[in-house]
Amino acid sequence: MLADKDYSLSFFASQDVTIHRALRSRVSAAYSMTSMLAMEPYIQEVADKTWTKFRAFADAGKVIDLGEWVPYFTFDIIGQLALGGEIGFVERGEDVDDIISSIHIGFYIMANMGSVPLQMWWFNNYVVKYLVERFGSAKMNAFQGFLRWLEQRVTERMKHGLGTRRRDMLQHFIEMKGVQGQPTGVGDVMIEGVNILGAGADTTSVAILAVLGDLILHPEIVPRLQNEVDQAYKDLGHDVQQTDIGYKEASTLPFLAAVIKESMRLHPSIQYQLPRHPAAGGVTIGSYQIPPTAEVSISPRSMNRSKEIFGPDANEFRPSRWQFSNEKEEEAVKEMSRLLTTFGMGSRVCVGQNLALVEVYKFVAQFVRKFNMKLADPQKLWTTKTQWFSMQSDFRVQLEARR
Ligand code: HEM
Repeated sequence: MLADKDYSLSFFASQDVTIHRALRSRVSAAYSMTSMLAMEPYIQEVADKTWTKFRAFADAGKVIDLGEWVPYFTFDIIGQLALGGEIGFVERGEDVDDIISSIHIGFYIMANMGSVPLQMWWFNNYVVKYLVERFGSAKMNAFQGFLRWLEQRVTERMKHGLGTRRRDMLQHFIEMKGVQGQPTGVGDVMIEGVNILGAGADTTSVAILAVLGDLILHPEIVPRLQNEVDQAYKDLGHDVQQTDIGYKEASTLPFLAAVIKESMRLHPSIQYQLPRHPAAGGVTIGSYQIPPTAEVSISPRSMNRSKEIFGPDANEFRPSRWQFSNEKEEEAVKEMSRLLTTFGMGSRVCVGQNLALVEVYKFVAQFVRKFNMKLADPQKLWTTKTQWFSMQSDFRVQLEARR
């Protein structure tokens, strides 16, 4: 039986299989596709603001860094759904209160501390905390300010309820129950929101940027993609200035789906190892006996580029590998999809993949409908830095509005 203290953990951090299952199951409805589609208008609000900004940049001929702007979009969406409202990155066109940079500093520290013995002792040590607070940079401490802001927001919502706002993930977290059926506290609700901010914003922006990067590297596919999307707008009677294509419509476009899947295969957002322990009794792989105490892991990047699974051209960008014209090809595509590791696998598979896909499909379809882009420096696409997530930065482009 789980104790109360188990629930103050998040499922993201829990290693015990039973605790993880219990903690994950109480939030899984919030991540379902039904829940995402009900919240789609919140996502569209952020998209609309982004397109207004992009249109102004295009009209002014201004070079922008997509490595900054796409994260503003995905971080604001997490704010909209899980933190009670957007944080204002898109509106202000900046990393508000250094929230994004402070998360990246956290990733850097965690990526490097991951193999240090007694790592949590270092994190929770009062002397270390004092030294960071006293002598650390403003960015290192920015997250503490964000947590105080979030606590205030969550407390307000718990006191005053949803009001006229449509149900969101934050509300779900507030209504979830503790182990004895008791209401959950502010801390439990905050942990769920912070998890999503850490796990769901950068990952999704990496995926969107991966697709945009491939469109730049393979300009020959852009007209085909734009034709498909334009036709979908026409069929649906959408006027580009009035209403935009939704996830349900965008996800039925075969070429768009193939491009997105292929870009996310070649550049999975998480590229470091996904660690596991073998089941009780261990496992035998080939001539190796692996005991249950051993840590085994696989990197989505290496798995996604396996020639055994994806064929001899596994390292090439070829969206057509996801398309099929007969039953045999369809089976082969199903098998590749089953082994695609972009979102992980098994009981720890990404819980947020529905939200991620809604965001990626909407962003890419609406972006190619509205804009053309070219690199500011034709010789340079971006710089990537991998610390568990493989993030692109310095992706400087000039936009041109499609009339
Ligand atoms: C394209 C975007 C995304 C990618 C590529 C991605 C990828 C992953 C991967 C590889 C894992 C580890 C799975 C494993 O160990 O097998 C994971 C776990 C997780 N992801 Fe995502 N993710 C994305 C977006 C999101 C979003 C939008 C959210 C939140 C709304 C989210 C929340 C989580 C959480 C909470 C976990 C931990 C699940 C658990 O331990 O049970 N992710 N994700």
